[in-house]
Amino acid sequence: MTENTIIGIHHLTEKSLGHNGIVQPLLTDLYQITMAYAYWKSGKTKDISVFDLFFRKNPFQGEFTIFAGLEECLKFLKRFHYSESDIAYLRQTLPDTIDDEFFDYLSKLNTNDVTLYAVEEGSVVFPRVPLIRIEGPLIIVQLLETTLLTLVNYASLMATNAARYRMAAGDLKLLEFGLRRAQGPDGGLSASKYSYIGGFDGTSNVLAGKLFNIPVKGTHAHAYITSFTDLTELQTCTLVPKAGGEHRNLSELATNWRLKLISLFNVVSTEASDGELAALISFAIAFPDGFMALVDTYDVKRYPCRMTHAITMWPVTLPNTLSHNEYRSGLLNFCAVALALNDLGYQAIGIRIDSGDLAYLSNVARHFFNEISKQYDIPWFAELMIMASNDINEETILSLNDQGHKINCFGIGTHLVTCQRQPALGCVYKMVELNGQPRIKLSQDVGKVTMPGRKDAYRLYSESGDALIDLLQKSSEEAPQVNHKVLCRHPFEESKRAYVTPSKVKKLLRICWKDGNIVGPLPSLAEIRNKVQASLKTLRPDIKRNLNPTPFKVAVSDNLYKFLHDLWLQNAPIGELS
Ligand SMILES: Nc1ncnc2c1ncn2[C@@H]1O[C@H](COP(=O)(O)OP(=O)(O)OP(=O)(O)O)[C@@H](O)[C@H]1O
Ligand SMILES: O=P(O)(O)OC[C@H]1O[C@H](OP(=O)(O)OP(=O)(O)O)[C@H](O)[C@@H]1O
Ligand SMILES: O=C(O)c1cccnc1
Ligand SMILES: [Mg+2]
Repeated sequence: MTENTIIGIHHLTEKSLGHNGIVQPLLTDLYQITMAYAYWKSGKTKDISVFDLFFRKNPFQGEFTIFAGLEECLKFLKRFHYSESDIAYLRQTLPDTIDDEFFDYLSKLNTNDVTLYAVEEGSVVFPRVPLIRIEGPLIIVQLLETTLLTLVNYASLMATNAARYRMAAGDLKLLEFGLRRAQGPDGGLSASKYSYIGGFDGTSNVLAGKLFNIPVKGTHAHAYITSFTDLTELQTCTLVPKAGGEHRNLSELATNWRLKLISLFNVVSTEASDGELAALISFAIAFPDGFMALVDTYDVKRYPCRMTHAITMWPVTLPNTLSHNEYRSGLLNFCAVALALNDLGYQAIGIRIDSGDLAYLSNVARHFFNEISKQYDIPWFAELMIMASNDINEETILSLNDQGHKINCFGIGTHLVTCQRQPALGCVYKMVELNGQPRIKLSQDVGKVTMPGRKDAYRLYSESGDALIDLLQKSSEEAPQVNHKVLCRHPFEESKRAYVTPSKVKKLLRICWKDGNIVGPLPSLAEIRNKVQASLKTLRPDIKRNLNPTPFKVAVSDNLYKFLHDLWLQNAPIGELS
């Protein structure tokens, strides 16, 4: 038995439950409960259903999606129970005509008779492949719809968005800074969790750090810089050297370094802000081993040319002095404090740039770090981190890559957490079988016709390990075999079919919930995060590219094709011309 299978509902803690106390049976649409009553009233309590949860179109004009949210779904099943106050609320809210016994029935409902199969969390998934197949009494399985969808849709959208940023940023560090801009507190927490799964390295969200064990990271805000106006405001000026010994005056050291740098880089001394220097000194005294500085507070004119020109003009000739209006205050003050810290044996971390032309400014900053590194023989100075923030999105990162930049880390908020490019994933939850009989939902739009029956999904791989195709079959069919040719058909276009001889076959839907328990140990967040990258590696680059990616093929077996089309004909009414 796994840890999860032995925890009783009353012993589930905030952490083991997942982050979300509000995820409970009433977090649903009213129509699920009214349908439950009508099902109950019409004697459908013994009906057994199969539902598929899937989406029809990949988000962000891409051709892949990352499946996430499964752990929260399973934890929801674990604690699914209508409390006394839930029942009291429903009693007062539903019409008076509702039979009283229905409320007794509801109060005893649990998910013990439900079985859930799902794709592994963190896997790459494609349209029409069931991410979750759920079986059990119709009423209860229906009652789960909305909550499961809300748990999967945003989680998967967010993980996919983050994975796309990760692909754009390559090996650079990515930090999620979105809590202040997220869709409310729960949106913020989910964004931190699922952006980590998607490949971010950390978050500024402290509660997310505590709940999910995600690394928490951060710098400081402009307010910290503007809270100082002068060096005389510094109440503490001294710092003990890293190796120990007497306190040294960091303020004096930094001021002296600034004078040296002013002459080295030919800057007009009056342009450097003393308030900013004081702020940086005080921050360095507070965090001598973690000194990171926001450098754009007092440098207001920062473009060497309009940004649009910078894109085509880069690389431009770098200045030898700081007289080009770049960082005459921030970069200078940062370097002065970093050099003073170095005198005491500490190594600064780097800078954050939060405005202006990020490509250009990062190149300028790196240039000066290199110069100082050479001039004073401090190798690590050339490696200082340059973090960029300010309304960054996937396109900005790709454009910065084209231009050439020296950024090591992006801090990303608004566009990441709000999924600005596509604010929702369209997962749906459709009945595919009732009491052993297939169900189909027809639509004018062929893409919206559901795949009837209890199905399994397989991913077929080439010899090199690339994913070739996903194949849906009726569950009653034998699984495709390695090195055996299998006919894969387009679900709706008769002439589109191909033989595939897989070198590896993976059954995508695995049992996750049975007899009231989570089956098997749940993977850790770090394992899910690794899974995302491993799963993405199996996709050909053209499927992952940003512009006009190639669609990944999702096929049906010959058997399922015939089953689907026969059922379609049986269910489609024949019109009459008059
Ligand atoms: N080199 C670049 N290439 C493409 N986009 C960039 C580049 N540098 C910055 N950006 C993006 O351009 C936008 C700049 O925003 P904006 O014009 O508001 O400038 P700003 O520096 O924030 O100005 P202000 O400080 O006056 O608000 C941001 O979204 C930023 O991420
Ligand atoms: O730009 P985002 O991707 O959302 O990243 C987070 C932003 O939040 C912070 O400042 P805030 O935006 O609150 O103020 P500012 O724009 O004045 O810096 C930070 O300086 C970033 O700019
Ligand atoms: O730590 C930071 O630099 C940070 C945190 C939140 C938002 N913007 C920046
Ligand atoms: Mg901002």
